[in-house]
Amino acid sequence: MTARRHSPRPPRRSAAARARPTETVEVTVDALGAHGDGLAAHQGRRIILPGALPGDRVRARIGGRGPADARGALEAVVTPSPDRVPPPCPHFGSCGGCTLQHLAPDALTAWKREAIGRALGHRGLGETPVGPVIAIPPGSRRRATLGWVRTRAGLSLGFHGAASHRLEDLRGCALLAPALVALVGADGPLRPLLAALATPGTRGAVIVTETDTGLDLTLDLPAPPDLDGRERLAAFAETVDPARLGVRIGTAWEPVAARRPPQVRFAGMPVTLPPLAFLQPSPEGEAAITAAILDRLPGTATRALDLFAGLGTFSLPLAARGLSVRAVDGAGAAMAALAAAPVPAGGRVSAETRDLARDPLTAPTLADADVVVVDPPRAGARAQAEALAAAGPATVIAVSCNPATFARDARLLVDGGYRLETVTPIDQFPWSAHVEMVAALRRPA
Ligand SMILES: C[S@@+](CC[C@H](N)C(=O)[O-])C[C@H]1O[C@@H](n2cnc3c(N)ncnc32)[C@H](O)[C@@H]1O
Repeated sequence: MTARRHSPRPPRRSAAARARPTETVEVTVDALGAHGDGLAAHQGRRIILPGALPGDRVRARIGGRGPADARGALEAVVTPSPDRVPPPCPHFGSCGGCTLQHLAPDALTAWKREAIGRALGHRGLGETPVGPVIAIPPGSRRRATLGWVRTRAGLSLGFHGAASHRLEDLRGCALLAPALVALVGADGPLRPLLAALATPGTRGAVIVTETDTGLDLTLDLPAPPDLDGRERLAAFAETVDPARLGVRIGTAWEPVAARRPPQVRFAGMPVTLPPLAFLQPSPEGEAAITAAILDRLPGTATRALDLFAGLGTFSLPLAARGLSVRAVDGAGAAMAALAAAPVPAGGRVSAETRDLARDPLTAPTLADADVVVVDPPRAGARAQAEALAAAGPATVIAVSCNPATFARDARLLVDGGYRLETVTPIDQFPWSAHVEMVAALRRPA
């Protein structure tokens, strides 16, 4: 019997050992990626460099496993981009709230405009005109979700660090409206409250909206407050006087203090916010989007569908133009709030709760309208766009906060016979990679 000879097998190497060793390289950044990270080419690979800007010559540590894109860590800016500016906020770099404060404002808005053009180009709609960016100033953000962590050393309250679970303890914030900074900043009354309510080792969130009648505040707590905690919450409500204060434990929300209905006005009509309702992040952004929609309204329109309507942000201004509006949204509480709101004289609004992803509106409902406004979440409105492509009315006005899904859904409508008109970008997310856009799609007569 001959012994089988085995060629010696190389020892198994761990995934980490199989990865390329990290190395320090010097590269020139040539673009910003969709999330606002610098992009550079190195030995046939795309290197993703958070914090780097187009035009920067940088030294970076890179690793990775092969020809695919590699994420690198910026070590030094050797020669800065002409568009590099000093970031205005001391938290820049460690706070995930703003990732592009070091890019000159004009360069940032130009990049957002180009990003919309690129997304359209990917869908064969690159000829579409993209108008100038309407820039909403910082310091106007009326709605925010912040995290808190209680350790033995004390309480941290702020936004999560860029691409990490670490919490940046905010002492101030250039993005938030003054009333929110006063609440959550270094000397804000929320810190002592949370420090007293939370035991070391716990964490949670704060969801705050500045409404027209005061702050609407929800505290995400790990456990129901005890008697002492409830007394502290009541004392906080007395002193700070929010319109409403609630706590959420898991998914259960309960009111602690309801001092006034938290309300916002659309076309002058007050709507009472349900807890944790969606609201456009700034009043200025909301006004710019509403104006862009009304500018695109056909003069002859009398019947509108407002899909993904939220609290009626656009339904009520459309009604104020004398239209009869059918508002549809998946959030039942938002639809109930809109149904309970007064309607401008001369208009009509009905509100319907419906999941437009599973059960989009179809013919003949779509064809009965003169205009459809559609403002979906970031994932877009694929199913509804398919239905509109098949049976939509003469005008669809699309609002979106995601160029990629906007372009995908616009393509569906264009394939259904619509023509995509000029896109208006609205930058209501200063210092971030996000941008909002509005455009009309019309069926040629
Ligand atoms: C970007 S917000 C726009 C809300 C409103 N147009 C505004 O400007 O305030 C998107 C809205 O889509 C709703 N929504 C999300 N998924 C949905 C679905 N599958 N069906 C219907 N509505 C949905 C949300 O409740 C939210 O109100």
